[in-house]
Amino acid sequence: MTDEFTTDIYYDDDADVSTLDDETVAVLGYGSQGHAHAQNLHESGVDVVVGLRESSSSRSAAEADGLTVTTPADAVSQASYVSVLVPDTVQADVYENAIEPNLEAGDTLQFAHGLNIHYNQIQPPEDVDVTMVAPKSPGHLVRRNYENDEGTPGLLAVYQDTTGDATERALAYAKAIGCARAGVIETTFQEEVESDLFGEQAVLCGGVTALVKHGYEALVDAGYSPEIAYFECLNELKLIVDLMYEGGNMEMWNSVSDTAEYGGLTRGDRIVDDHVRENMDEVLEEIQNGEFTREWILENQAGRPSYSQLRQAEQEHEIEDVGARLRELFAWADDETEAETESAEVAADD
Ligand SMILES: NC(=O)c1ccc[n+]([C@@H]2O[C@H](COP(=O)([O-])OP(=O)(O)OC[C@H]3O[C@@H](n4cnc5c(N)ncnc54)[C@H](O)[C@@H]3O)[C@@H](O)[C@H]2O)c1
Ligand SMILES: CC(C)(O)[C@@H](O)C(=O)O
Ligand SMILES: [Mg+2]
Ligand SMILES: [Mg+2]
Repeated sequence: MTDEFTTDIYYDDDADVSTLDDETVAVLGYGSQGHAHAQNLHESGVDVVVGLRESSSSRSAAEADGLTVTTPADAVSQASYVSVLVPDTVQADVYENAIEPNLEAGDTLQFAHGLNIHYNQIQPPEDVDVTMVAPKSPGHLVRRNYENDEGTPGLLAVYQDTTGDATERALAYAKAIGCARAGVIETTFQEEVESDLFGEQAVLCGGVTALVKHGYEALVDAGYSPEIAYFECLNELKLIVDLMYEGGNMEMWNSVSDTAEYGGLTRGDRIVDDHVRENMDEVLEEIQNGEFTREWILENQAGRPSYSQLRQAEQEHEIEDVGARLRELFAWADDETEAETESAEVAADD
C-alpha cells in the first residue's frame, strides 16, 4: 500500500489470493463483468461456480470456458462468497429470489457497482459482509488485460464487515481478477456510485458520444465528406486518447503539432464552455439526490420505452453505418473485434 496519495491504494503485494482458498465464489451473471471475473478468478486458482438461469444462453459460453455452471440459487448455496454480476436493474429481484434465501451468516455479498445498496434497493441482513470490487473498466478489458499480464484499476469498498475479514477477502478477490496489478483504491459505496454514474453520463459514455456526433454533424452539414468526418471525429479520438492514457494531457499536446496545440488550447474551452460545466453540475445533483436512479427504475418498470427509442436512434445515426463500412476495410480487420463478438453474444442473451 502506498501513502503518497490522498487515499489508500493497494497493489499485488498487499493482497493474498490464498485468503480465498477455503471458499467457493459464486459469480452470478456471465456478461461483461461476469465472464471476466469468473475466468480470471478460476485462472488465479479460486474455486468458482457460475450462477445462471436454466434458460440463459450465457450457460454454453461459461461451460465452453471450462467453468461449472448451475442456477443462481444453487450457486449461492454452494458458495461463501457471492459476486453479484447480473445487470443492476435485475439485482433486487435476483437478490430476493435466489440470493437472500441461500445466504448464510459470515458469507460475503459482493458487488461491482454499489447502485442497489446505496439507493436501498437491496437491504442485506446484518450477519453477512457486504463489499465491492469495482473495476474502472469495461468487463471485456478486465479479461483482456488479465490475459495480457496487465491489469485494470479498481475500487474497493466495505459497506458491512461482520467477520472482521471483509477487506482482506475483497482484496484477495481484487488481486485474483487482476485489479491489484494496476491499483485498488479504497472508497465508500456512495463515492463509487456517484462518481461512476457521473463519469459514464457526463464524460466517458454520454459526453464523449455527444461531442463526437456534434463534431461529425458539424462537418457533414458544412459539406465535408462523411468518411473524413468519421476519421476526424471518431477514429482518431482513440489514437489521441491513447496518448492521454499513456502520459496525460501533456503527452498528447507534445505529440500533436504546435498548430493543433494552439488551436486546441484557444478553442477547446469555447466548445466545452462554462455552460457545459453547469450542465455537469446539474447531472451530478440528479445523481446525488436520487433523481436519476428513480427515473431509471421507473423506466425499467415501464418496459424501457425511452431507452429503446434512444438506442434505436443511436443505431440509426449515419456515423454508425459510415464507420462500420470503413472499419471492414482496415487491413487488420478479421471480421469483428473480440469485444464486438463477445458483446453480440451477451446482447443475444436474455
Ligand atoms: N459492463 C461493465 O463493463 C461494468 C463495469 C463496471 C461495473 N459494472 C457493474 O457490473 C454489474 C454487471 O454488469 P454487466 O454490464 O457486466 O452486466 P451484463 O448486462 O453484461 O450481464 C448480463 C448477464 O446477466 C445475466 N442475467 C440477466 N438477467 C438475469 C436474471 N434476471 N437472472 C439471472 N441472470 C441474469 C445474463 O444471463 C448475462 O449473463 C453491474 O452492477 C454493473 O454496474 C459493469
Ligand atoms: C464501463 C463503465 C462505464 O465504467 C461502467 O461504469 C459501466 O457501468 O458499464
Ligand atoms: Mg457504471
Ligand atoms: Mg464505470
